[in-house]
Amino acid sequence: MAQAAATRLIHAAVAANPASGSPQGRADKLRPSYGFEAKVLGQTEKKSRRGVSTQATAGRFVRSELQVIPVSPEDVPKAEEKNQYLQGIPQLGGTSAAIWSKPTVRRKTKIVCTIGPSTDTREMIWKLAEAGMNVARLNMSHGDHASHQKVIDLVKEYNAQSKDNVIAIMLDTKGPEVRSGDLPQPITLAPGEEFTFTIQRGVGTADCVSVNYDDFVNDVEAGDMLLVDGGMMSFLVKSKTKDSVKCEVVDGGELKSRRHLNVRGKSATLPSITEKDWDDIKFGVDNKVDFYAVSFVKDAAVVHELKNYLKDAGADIHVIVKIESADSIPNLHSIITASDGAMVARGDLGAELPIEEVPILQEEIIMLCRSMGKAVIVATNMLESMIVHPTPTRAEVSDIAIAVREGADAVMLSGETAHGKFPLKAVKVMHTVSLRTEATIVVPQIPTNLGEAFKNHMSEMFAFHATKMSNNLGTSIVVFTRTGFMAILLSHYRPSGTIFAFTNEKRIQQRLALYQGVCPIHMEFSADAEETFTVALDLLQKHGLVKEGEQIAVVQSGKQPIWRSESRHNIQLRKV
Ligand SMILES: Nc1ncnc2c1ncn2[C@@H]1O[C@H](COP(=O)(O)OP(=O)(O)OP(=O)(O)O)[C@@H](O)[C@H]1O
Ligand SMILES: CC(=O)C(=O)O
Repeated sequence: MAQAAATRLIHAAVAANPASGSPQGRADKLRPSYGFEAKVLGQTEKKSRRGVSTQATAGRFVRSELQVIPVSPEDVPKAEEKNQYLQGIPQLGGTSAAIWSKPTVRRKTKIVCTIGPSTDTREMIWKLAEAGMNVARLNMSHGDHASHQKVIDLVKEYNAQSKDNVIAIMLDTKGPEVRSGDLPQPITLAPGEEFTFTIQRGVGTADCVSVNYDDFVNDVEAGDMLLVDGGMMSFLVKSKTKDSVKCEVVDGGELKSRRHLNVRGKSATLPSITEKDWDDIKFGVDNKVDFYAVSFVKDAAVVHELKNYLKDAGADIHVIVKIESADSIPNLHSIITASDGAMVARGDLGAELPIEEVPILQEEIIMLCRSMGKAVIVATNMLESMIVHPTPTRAEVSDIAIAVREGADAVMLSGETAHGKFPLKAVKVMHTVSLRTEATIVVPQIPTNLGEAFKNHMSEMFAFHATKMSNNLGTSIVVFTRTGFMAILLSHYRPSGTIFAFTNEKRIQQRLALYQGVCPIHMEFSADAEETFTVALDLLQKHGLVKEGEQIAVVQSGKQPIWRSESRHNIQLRKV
């Protein structure tokens, strides 16, 4: 019955407004009138108005009242109306013809690979890079500085010798993770059994284990649900003393050493950046990494603190906030505003919040980032089964396709490449699925309020019109950028063609590796702009990226354009 009502709702929305047949249109129609933090945290509509959803109303997130359309005989559309509507739906065959007439040759969605024991060798870094890795992620929850240093050096060595490919380095902080302690051997627990977590150090018996966080006892209450490894096991809190929490096993299994603990619906009252994180951040500064992925960010203050630290240290490192904490949801808008991008860290997000909220939040966070001109990464479990199997499940393939269609800049592999059996196959699957999905997106959706993020900015205007022009003419875009700004701006508009971003800064080239649709290329800029342009085109031709006779759109804008003519902003159409 509920399904029938929902189907009717979609049908009515599409029939009433053909434009609403687009994913964004459908989402706008179907989105309930209250903010998603209200859905997630059970807050009232009134309260949600003060939160993120309303702050984001500048364009994309304007809420319309959800109309419940009763399923009744009078409500059934007339036959010819129905036929008219059905004729409007493109046939499958027709779509594929359009898809293949202009295949996408370069993958636009970037791939982040976590480097671990399966991939931390020279041979594997090279193979991953050739298979399609764009960003190497170092998870500081594991390994030590020596092992991460080895990976950083290998990636830099790869970049130094590669002619046409570059890998960015992302350092992911451990954050205030709550973990169980060491056990002499795994404990098998069955539903209904009693088990205790204690803040006493060094306990590891058959019915009790230590927790590495002293306020654990203060943060949990009887009735809370405690999840191990994002839900692989779960425990209901029955009672607590001053140093222990007594639980009943709900979902049993094997409890191993140092497992990740979350309390459903609650964030630990710990600072987002711990002492260990500051040490790791300094390690990142010393090694000039490209991005920090900051774990368990709860508010914008921590992002400002990190940015100030980086400014004082003279470090040009971009900050990606990991959205994985229940407390971050009401502050999403300000957190993302303060950052350079966000990661939908679905592992912890789906443990702290009800799991069914994850896809909804994923779509909302992607939309929010895209409308605010920030990078966005979708992470965790994307090809989980490939940790042990050589082929993915169909659901995993669909998951990647959804992230690509929603417009993520990048999709991420975790255990698949860190400790999986088939790291290269996993990258290849991600590459193929992204490429195939991208080929079906004829004209990508531009968030309606993207312009708001850069109000009155001339470069914004040029990015918008260059995108329109290159989409209409079916060309790639060439941009010369010293800071990366213009290439990133263009990427947010998701032009159909590749953005060939030439930069004279190696660091900028590496950073641009994360951005959707950007092919970053390093070259020295000559004092003569025409010469720079000619060398750039030769390079593209030499690598088979453009063909003789092909048209390309050249965009020049930003503060330090290569053509220093009176008119600093222009879009040109040139023939190769
Ligand atoms: N640098 C590393 N050294 C050793 N093992 C690693 C490293 N990076 C990742 N791993 C292994 O790969 C697994 C998956 O990596 P991922 O980045 O998803 O870790 P995670 O999310 O912290 O997972 P967990 O909570 O299980 O630690 C980790 O649990 C760990 O076993
Ligand atoms: C990536 C990560 O930290 C998570 O999904 O929780």
